[in-house]
Amino acid sequence: MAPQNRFNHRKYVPFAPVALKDRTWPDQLITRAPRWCSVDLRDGNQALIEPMSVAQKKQMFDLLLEIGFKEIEVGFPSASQPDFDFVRYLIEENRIPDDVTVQVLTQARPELIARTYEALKGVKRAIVHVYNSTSVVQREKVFKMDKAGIKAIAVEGARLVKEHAAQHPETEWVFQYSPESFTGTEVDFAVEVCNSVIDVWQPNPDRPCIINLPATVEMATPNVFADQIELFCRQVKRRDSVVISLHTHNDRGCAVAAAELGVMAGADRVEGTLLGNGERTGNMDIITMAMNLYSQGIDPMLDFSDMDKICTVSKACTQIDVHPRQPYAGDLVFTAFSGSHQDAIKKCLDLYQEGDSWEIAYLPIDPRDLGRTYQDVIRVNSQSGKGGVAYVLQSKFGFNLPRWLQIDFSRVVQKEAEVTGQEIAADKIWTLFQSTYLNAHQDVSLDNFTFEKVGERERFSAGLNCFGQSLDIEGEGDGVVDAFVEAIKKATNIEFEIMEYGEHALGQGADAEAVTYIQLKHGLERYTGVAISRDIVSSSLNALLRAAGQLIEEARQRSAA
Ligand SMILES: CC(=O)SCCNC(=O)CCNC(=O)[C@H](O)C(C)(C)COP(=O)(O)OP(=O)(O)OC[C@H]1O[C@@H](n2cnc3c(N)ncnc32)[C@H](O)[C@@H]1OP(=O)(O)O
Ligand SMILES: CC(C)C(=O)C(=O)O
Repeated sequence: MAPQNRFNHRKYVPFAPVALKDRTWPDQLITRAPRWCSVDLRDGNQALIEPMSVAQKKQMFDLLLEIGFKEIEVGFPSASQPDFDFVRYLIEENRIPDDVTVQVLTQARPELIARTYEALKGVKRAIVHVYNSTSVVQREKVFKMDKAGIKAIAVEGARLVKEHAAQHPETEWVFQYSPESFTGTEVDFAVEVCNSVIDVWQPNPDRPCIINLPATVEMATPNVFADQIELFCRQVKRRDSVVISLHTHNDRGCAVAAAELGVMAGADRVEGTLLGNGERTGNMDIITMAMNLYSQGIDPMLDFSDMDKICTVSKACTQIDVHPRQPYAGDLVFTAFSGSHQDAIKKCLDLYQEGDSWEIAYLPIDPRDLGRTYQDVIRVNSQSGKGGVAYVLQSKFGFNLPRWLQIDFSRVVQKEAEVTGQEIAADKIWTLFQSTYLNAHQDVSLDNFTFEKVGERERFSAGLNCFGQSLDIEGEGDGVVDAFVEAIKKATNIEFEIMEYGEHALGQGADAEAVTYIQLKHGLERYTGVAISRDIVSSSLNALLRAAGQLIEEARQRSAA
């Protein structure tokens, strides 16, 4: 007998291709934002372990207004008292701005439609969204009806929606119909049902209706969805009086891609949620789709500039954490740990000037646009390189390390990262920098020093404290550092030369200090010194002393051995 394979792909049937050979959507470009509709308070809410309380719904609604949504599905008022109460609160407390339209969902069932209109009494403008499933599986297994039966539910629902609306002429009504499970429905049948609904509603260009095509379950690759949308748009009647809306879910992880391709295929409007909260793997994440447009230089017509607040409110309302890798919103999405990424980011940011177009390797958008900073763009662990360490010292502590010192110090940090196996936080990098350079080798110091000009040359003299001994030293050279080097060489009898030298101001203004980086060469060995001082001469001399101190110490140890 053949072995049983528990992981049995044969039980799944491939999605049948859509018959559309002359598709045009692949050549289309998205050049402006679609109409957005947030369904956080409905589809997002119905997917939560604990649905939002009225207080949480208020908080979420206020956030959606701040972001700039003009269409918001606020609930399913016939489904539960909190949803009903929330709709009443919005209307009675006059919480709906004039330029915002609330939307509510109902099944195509008479008692639910009636209750929906009860909830909406007194609203200035509202979208009534009615749906029923049209897919093959729902027809055959859930509703156990033929196509005519399913179409009849839709038509009767549409009729009732229109009839109730007529009883409240004080409200500006917009009607929306969804052939739920559109992705599992034959396109021609979806068109047939929607055209029947359109026949009932009789929209015109001044009073269009909305036909919302949901990928209730994402069943195929996004290009197949785009084919379905293009085909539907070609066949639906009164296209100029119908707003084609999309509502994609993320079962295959492509909800955003499907919505983007669907817009290329002709859709005008997109429904989704913040951070993709929603049934199963979620709804289409509006933040991602909008920010994708933004990154292409298109105004998304939504404002995500306070991303931290959006994440905080969203978490408070949904009790769901934001994944650190969530596009645009996660804590780590602008952070590079790996060395070559850090190197490239640092080089690009060093060249970037305010007003330039954004072309920074590994950073698709400027984190500051979302209210984030550059502070955490680079974080350091054992995967990191010199560029990352240098970036942290530069951005957090103002040290602009020369390349040779970046290489030298990154070895120190790498060793620490490998030993601990952990991230090396900025403060730890600073401590390591201090102990390795700034506070190291202080057994050699100067008491007083003087320089005097001797013709074109400088003469240096000072008292040198060297491992407990006091020496008077002096030397002459072409400049002050040169004269000091000569003085040390004479006093210690050790030969060395300066291989690297760098200096810069730390901070700005009268209080600015100077930092000097020096590397000495003795034989094949290199010795590094870094020092900070109020004046550049002192910082140069001290940096040299730190480096020379190591050399002197090694010489002492050799002669003691
Ligand atoms: C893909 C989506 O997200 S669609 C939205 C789904 N959201 C929700 O369901 C959240 C809120 N819903 C609810 O709280 C409940 O479903 C309620 C209160 C609205 C209704 O509850 P119930 O009356 O118990 O009915 P239930 O939702 O289980 O629906 C099943 C019945 O309605 C019928 N039905 C389901 N959807 C629809 C529809 N859109 N239009 C018409 N009839 C429908 C089913 O065929 C079934 O009929 P049967 O009882 O004769 O077998
Ligand atoms: C009601 C419809 C639009 C829906 O939520 C879905 O199909 O996912």
